[in-house]
Amino acid sequence: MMPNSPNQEPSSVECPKRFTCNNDNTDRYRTANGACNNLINPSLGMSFTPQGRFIPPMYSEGDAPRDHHHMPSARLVSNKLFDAKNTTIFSTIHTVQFMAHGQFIAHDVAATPGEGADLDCCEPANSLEKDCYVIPVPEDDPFFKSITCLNFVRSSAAGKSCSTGQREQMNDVTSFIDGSMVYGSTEEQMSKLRDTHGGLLNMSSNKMLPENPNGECRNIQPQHHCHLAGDFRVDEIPNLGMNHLLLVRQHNAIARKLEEINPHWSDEKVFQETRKIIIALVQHITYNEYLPLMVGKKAMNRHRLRIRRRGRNPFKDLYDQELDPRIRNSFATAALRIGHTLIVPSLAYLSSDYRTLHRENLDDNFFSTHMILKEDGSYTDKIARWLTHEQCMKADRFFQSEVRNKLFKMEGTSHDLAARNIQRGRDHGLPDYNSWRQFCGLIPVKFCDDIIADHDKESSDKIKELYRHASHIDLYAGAVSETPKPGSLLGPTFQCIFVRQFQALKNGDRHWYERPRGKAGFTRDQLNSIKSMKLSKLFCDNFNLPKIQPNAFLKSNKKIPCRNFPSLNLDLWKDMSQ
Ligand code: HEM
Ligand SMILES: [Ca+2]
Repeated sequence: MMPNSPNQEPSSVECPKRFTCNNDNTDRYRTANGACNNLINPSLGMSFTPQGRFIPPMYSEGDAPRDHHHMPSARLVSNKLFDAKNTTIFSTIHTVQFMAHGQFIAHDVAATPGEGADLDCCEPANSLEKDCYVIPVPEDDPFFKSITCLNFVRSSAAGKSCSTGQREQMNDVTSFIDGSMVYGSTEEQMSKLRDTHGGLLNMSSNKMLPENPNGECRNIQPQHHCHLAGDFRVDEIPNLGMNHLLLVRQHNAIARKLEEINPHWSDEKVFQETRKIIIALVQHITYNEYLPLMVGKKAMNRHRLRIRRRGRNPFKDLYDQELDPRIRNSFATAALRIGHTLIVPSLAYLSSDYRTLHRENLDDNFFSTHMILKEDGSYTDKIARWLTHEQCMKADRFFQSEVRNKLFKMEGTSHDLAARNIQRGRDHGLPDYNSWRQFCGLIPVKFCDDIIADHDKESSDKIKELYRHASHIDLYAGAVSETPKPGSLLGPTFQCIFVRQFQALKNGDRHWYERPRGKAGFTRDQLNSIKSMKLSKLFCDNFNLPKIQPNAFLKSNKKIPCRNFPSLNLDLWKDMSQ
């Protein structure tokens, strides 16, 4: 079953009716489903509503995928442009955790549903199904020798009650960076994850994620199980499950301390205060440590995305209730998927002196929890060392074969993640690459130029070979192959989409963690303490890593003892009101 198109929803999905918000309930804490964050339009950013768009979609006819005659098959694009050809070039700078955090955040902000998880569109009997949109395999394909078709089912269309006329895709999770992958995107999901005491989240024995009897994983050994988390994709790959585990452990550690210093607080109060701190940490780590590496410090400054420093006035209020906080289609379906080029071909357990104890192929770990659950979870420390010590792949246009040829190989025919990204863009009617360049104020690329703008000679030649017209180029293909801007991993087109999306997620979030106290925020000292936290410190506190580099995303940093990192000062949450 494709994990990112899992739902049993009908293929056209209806939206919730308009409703009014009860401010008393939404001022201090976020709702589970993101409703009432924006008080003018309370459903903006809420789960199970349509994704937004920066520019209108470009479908073929009606709502058929953007597909011109003679458009190259998405698999052909993948073969020509994304094939690493048995080379494995690692980043010299970034750790595996840098890749892993991107996926974790992706699952906080986007989950595009598709019907027909079990529909096999390559089966001739199904070829006329309206949501089928298979990927043709070229005859001389270097990997898929005996098949001519890769299965692909279109994302569900938003129903009439929520669409603007054009076909739109839904987002099943809250758009906000609000830890919804940890806490769920509905009240119902959230309550299933909670213990009813002390503000805790459920865990299984040995501080592991709770069991999910209906989860999407394959159990390799009888003693292993699927995990229950706020997001159904938790078991897709162990690096993701590890990030879930990190935050659930952190939640419970904070909740225990808050309960200890505030014994009069109810379960609900401890839970919500802890959740608020965890969300602040996720926002802080993402904007303070992750984004500067992805987007580049210069662009962060230019677009006012930088976090204000700790000090006398750590607050920053750029909230704009007119700003649409929703996830944009082009961001979820193209720009953030740049992270797929960082995916590593293998996973490892590392000893406390960082020797490799055991290594496994990535493709043997799709939907499997066996590496995480080995010996009742006691090997998670060894995976945490792998995440923070080894490098991810270099940020270039190349995909490792483990995801470009062998994605979800246990499903029979495997899939190609790069081809899926291209096909998904067409399915969603994402306008062509040049339309995006225009939107971003960049000159459109021209095929009469020797080398097309913002590309090197090789990628320029490949693009020209693949597409008949410059106006046909897929956004993903054109933008991933751009030369990155200095200090950034992104070329100008994805950088433009990233900064706009991350501005919306920051300045369009009424509960943004840097907003002044009022009813909603933190005190100055609390905020300063949150801002002193690093992701490395969370790894120190929740896994056995005596040393770690100051920035968990950077390989190049020297490791320092965990005791050198400041701790979150939870005494600042002592409540004198009773
Ligand atoms: C670690 C291994 C990973 C695997 C196996 C994986 C797999 C997938 C798959 C199968 C899809 C759906 C493809 C489609 O049918 O459209 C997807 C979507 C996506 N992926 Fe990944 N991915 C991984 C890592 C990442 C990383 C590192 C990032 C970002 C830094 C990322 C960002 C996204 C985004 C934004 C989507 C779209 C989500 C949605 O709208 O539902 N993924 N991924
Ligand atoms: Ca969210």
